[in-house]
Amino acid sequence: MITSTLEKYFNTVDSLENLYVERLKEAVAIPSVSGDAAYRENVFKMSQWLIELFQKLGISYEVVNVGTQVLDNKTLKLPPVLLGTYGNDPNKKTILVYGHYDVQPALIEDGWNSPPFELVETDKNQLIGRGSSDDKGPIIGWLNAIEAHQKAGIEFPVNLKICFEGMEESGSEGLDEVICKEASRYFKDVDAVCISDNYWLGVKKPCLTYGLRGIAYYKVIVSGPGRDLHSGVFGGTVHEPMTDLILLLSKLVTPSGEILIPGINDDVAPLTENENKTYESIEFDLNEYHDAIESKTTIYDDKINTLQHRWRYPSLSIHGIEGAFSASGAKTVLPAKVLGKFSIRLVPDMDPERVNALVKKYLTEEFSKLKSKNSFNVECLHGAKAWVASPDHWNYIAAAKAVEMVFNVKPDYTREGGSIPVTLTFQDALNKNVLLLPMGRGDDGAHSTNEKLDRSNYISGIKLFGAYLHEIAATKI
Ligand SMILES: C[C@H](N)C(=O)N[C@@H](Cc1c[nH]cn1)C(=O)O
Ligand SMILES: [Zn+2]
Ligand SMILES: [Zn+2]
Repeated sequence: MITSTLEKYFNTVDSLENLYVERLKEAVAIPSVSGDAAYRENVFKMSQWLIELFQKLGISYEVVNVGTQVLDNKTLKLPPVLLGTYGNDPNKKTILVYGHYDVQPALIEDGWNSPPFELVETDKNQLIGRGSSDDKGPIIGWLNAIEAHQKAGIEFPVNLKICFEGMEESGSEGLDEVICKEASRYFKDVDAVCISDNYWLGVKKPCLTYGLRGIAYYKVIVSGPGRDLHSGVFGGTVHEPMTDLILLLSKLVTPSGEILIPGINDDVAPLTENENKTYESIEFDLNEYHDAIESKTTIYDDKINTLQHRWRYPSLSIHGIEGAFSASGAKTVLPAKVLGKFSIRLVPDMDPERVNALVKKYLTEEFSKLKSKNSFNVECLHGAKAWVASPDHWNYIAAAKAVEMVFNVKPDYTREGGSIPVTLTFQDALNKNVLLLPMGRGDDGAHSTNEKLDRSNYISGIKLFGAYLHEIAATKI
């Protein structure tokens, strides 16, 4: 039942809608790309933008410096982890919310219909811009929920702890150490954790998510000549790094998704009959899925295989090649050094260390079969295990009630193919339940071109966050 307090909160959120969209627009305009050294100052600018909002809303905070990293041969300062506290009432529960203020790279020439760092609204009320859904809309959503309580004159129902990082899209460097160090101090009173950094399964029905795949991300370098060469003058006489690399990459996975690294599936948790049954009741429309990928190029033509290969089996994706000629035109260069990137999504019970050993052994053997005089190296850039939580916990029950209040429907319970490495760290280091409460839809195009967040999801999401916190407060534990 919606209480008069919540009704007042919902009405206030509605009245502030345009302010919230303007706020998201400001945030999207800061290109806080963590994976590119040239953008690093913008990631810091984004942290400053959030700090100013913390100050405006009366959130007390600590800015945690997490050291440096080497990226593109430059030593760079890592963006800070922002820890915030709103409320400190011993009679209230304490909920920790996590999100990230960095984004994936985006260039208009990738195929965007509008400049990626300008939030534009379409005639279908979709807010298009990099980070709108992943993850600026959701993190600003939590702050908007605080503001709506203040403007409505409603007491905030819980103590809120905030943890926002600026390196999630690049392996969350430095974050695990902060969490482990702060587990008995900053996070001491946390009762449960809530993360909004994923998406509904489809486009109509909200969901609660209790599992994520992990990741192991690799770079493979092949180098030979001391500099790029003329392929007419030298082609046919030298071992070409690009030829070696393409052959190596082609040995990783088949076009139908089978990973070719021996032993890789050995630790995958077997599918039980009970688990298999859980997929039957999930609402999932393959046509909607085709709409989201803007093609019908799915490997499987049925719901169960598609969901299982997204959630509970590993996958290997090849992402790109640095150093390869990629511009238009017919340049006849022979690149001297190329760097291939691929990642493996990990599932229970795969271990990133064991996966690393298998990948390195296999690629080293495959490279030696090439009989090339080039040099070869493979390195894991970051790794994280898969995460699965208990959806029977009161944290999920409160969220399910909140979903019903805002959307008039019971949520689906889903797992997700993407990775949020910190989820497992929170679960293990704080020993608390972790819930994923998505704001955006399955067709938002996170990491892709024309990433969007529907205006209605943004505003309903802010309502959902507030309703969830009120339900948490009403829960007897
Ligand atoms: C699900 C989350 N919003 C996300 O996009 N996570 C990234 C994390 C990552 C790991 N390495 C690089 N990025 C993902 O799943 O790709
Ligand atoms: Zn992402
Ligand atoms: Zn994200």
